[in-house]
Amino acid sequence: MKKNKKENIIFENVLIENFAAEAKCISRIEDKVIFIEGPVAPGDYADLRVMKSKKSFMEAVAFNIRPTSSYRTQTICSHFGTCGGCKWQHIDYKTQLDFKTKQVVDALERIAKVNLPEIKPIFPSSETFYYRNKLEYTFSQNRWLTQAQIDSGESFSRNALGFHIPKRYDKILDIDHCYLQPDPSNAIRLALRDFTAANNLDYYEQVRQEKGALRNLVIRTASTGDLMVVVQFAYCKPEDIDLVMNFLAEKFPEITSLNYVINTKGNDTFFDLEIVNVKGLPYIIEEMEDLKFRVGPKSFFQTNSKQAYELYKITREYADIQANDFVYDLYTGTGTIANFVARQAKKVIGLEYVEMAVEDAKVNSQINNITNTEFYAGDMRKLLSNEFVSQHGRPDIVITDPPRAGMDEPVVRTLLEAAPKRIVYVSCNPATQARDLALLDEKYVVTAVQPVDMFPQTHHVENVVRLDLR
Ligand SMILES: C[S@@+](CC[C@H](N)C(=O)[O-])C[C@H]1O[C@@H](n2cnc3c(N)ncnc32)[C@H](O)[C@@H]1O
Repeated sequence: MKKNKKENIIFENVLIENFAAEAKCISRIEDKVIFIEGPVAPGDYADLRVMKSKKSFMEAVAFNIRPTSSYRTQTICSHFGTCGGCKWQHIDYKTQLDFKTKQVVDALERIAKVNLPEIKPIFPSSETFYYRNKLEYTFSQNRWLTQAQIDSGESFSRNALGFHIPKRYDKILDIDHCYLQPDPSNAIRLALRDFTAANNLDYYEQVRQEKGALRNLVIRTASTGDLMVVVQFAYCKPEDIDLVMNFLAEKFPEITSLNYVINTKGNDTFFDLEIVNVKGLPYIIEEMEDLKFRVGPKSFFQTNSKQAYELYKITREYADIQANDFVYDLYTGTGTIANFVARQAKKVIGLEYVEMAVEDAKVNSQINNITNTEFYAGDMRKLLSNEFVSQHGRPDIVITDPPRAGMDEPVVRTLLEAAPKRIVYVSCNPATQARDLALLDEKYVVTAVQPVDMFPQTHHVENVVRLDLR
């Protein structure tokens, strides 16, 4: 052990012992657990710079990595290690899947402490790259350079169009090629970056809130082939907006929905702003089986369309809906699951916080001639009360897909009171799901568990649990 100039403790040549949560790894030094950030894998050796030291654990960043792990695979992206997007790209896909399954098993065994059926191995993604249907890039005058780029004499002055560096909100990594979204995502980004630079259009600087013309770029590639582009401008002359939009329209005739928005607020969100549609339709269409889903610039849709279909099929199978069943779909978003299962059910009610998503959900029922759905907007904690259940009817089946924080306890209590014969719990966070399962154990038995991989090259895992009334 030694200390560097900034007085950080450094441990040299430490064996990386295991994977840990949140894409970290773990080792043990002097009986203390040490959580390690950086592109390491169990079996590697690395020097560790301690960033935090508490009584029972430490947090460290790995450097001088000796890549001797047998779990490693060749990385394909030149931005790996700097970009926060694919933190597990150096881990072979089978190991990624094994660890995700283990994360689910650990959370359910350690936190839920309920009787469990055999947990199925994770459902893998058929595509491990180019699987995302949406990416969001940021324009910046404040380009991030790696040490290698600085050493090779690259200039800081070139603008960037890419992703935020993890923990460095002021720096943007200029992306040459991103392996997450299919063509023509890369071509559009690079063409727009080069065109705006050639025409001396400056970029908005978010942290310093410096005036600039271009701010953000959203590209959505639907499984139907539809293609949406939304360019976010900040302080841009109308003739320059026309210049950029005409360039995109001519260069990429395959864009089916070309839009822009002017945003001079302190953040990049545009939910409260008017979107101007300059070419094509103001939405794209996603398809699943014979259903169509209309996705506008402000609409949520699961970002891995193919795996979303697999997730929904598992959810539908676990729900095992009969023709007379009344279903609640909690945290329905744009009503995708509600509409996906509606034809099996007598009636489906979808509940969701975001009013605009509820409007999308209603449209998605209409365009598919689904007439047995109803959607309500509100905070689940208040909306899903015993009164709501008395007023609208007791559900036979509940499907719930909450955000990472899981369900609020009053929501779980209302479910226990309503006592549907079956609950299907879809979760993107096995820890909070396990916490909620512990409460549901009062009346429910877990009868099936199926993890699903929606995000290869990352530590994120989705999990579907079926619960039957005791
Ligand atoms: C994981 S997403 C589920 C989306 C949807 N089931 C789907 O597959 O597209 C969680 C949803 O819960 C909504 N949400 C988050 N907190 C909420 C709350 N307190 N009350 C109601 N809805 C909430 C979010 O807006 C989001 O649409």
